[in-house]
Amino acid sequence: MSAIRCHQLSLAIGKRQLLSNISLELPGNKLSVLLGPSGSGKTSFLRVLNRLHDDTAGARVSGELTLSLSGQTIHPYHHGTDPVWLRRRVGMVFQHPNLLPGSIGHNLRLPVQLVKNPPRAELAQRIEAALREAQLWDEVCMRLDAPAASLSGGQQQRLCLARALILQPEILLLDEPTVSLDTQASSDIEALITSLKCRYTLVMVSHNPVQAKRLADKIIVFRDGSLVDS
Ligand SMILES: Nc1ncnc2c1ncn2[C@@H]1O[C@H](COP(=O)(O)OP(=O)(O)OP(=O)(O)O)[C@@H](O)[C@H]1O
Repeated sequence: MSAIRCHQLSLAIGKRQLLSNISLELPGNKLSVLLGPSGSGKTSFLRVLNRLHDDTAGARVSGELTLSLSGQTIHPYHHGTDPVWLRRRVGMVFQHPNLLPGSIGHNLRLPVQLVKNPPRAELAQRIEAALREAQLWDEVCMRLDAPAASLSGGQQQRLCLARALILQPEILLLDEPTVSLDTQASSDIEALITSLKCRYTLVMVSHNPVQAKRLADKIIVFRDGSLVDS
């Protein structure tokens, strides 16, 4: 079943056309990889999926986009769709770990507390579950109060993943999550991503065709803001 459908989806910022007439379907509970040269529109496409251009001056999205979320068909750009709700259901992990200043625990507590303020026991349970899912629990369970900045690059990226997972998304957008990592940390993240795809719909940007072939259930190729192949 398709989790993401677009028909003639376009994005312009000011006079610049970043995406032109993208029509595609991405399957649920699979990993779709977006490939293409630098500047071809891969990140722009990811950002359109959870309305991250809402605050960009001059940004205009046109065409149709529907997401299958919570058993419903959601139109992200319809007036009734709350972008905050949308971004909880469609989480994102960026190229470089973008952690909050403060402790490992703080990075996980804050997003949950912004949504609701659960009792301490529930919060602790959710933190442990997210860290286990991101395969980081064993490494950090004894030092949740340590600064997040004290983690290695690969651990920081897994903490970003845990921070996205703790909000219980259905779709996860991954923007080159291994780009800043060494070979071992990259292969740890790849294994983790593979383990997540049975529970989440994953859409990942990559520069690396070998990585895409290794991991992807579906490969989408962008060039100059258009689709080459799907
Ligand atoms: N806010 C913006 N305003 C104007 N142009 C932008 C904006 N953001 C991105 N662009 C341009 O849109 C084009 C596509 O950028 P995008 O980041 O989507 O490409 P990409 O394929 O993800 O590239 P990379 O692989 O290098 O990350 C680029 O030419 C970029 O300079």
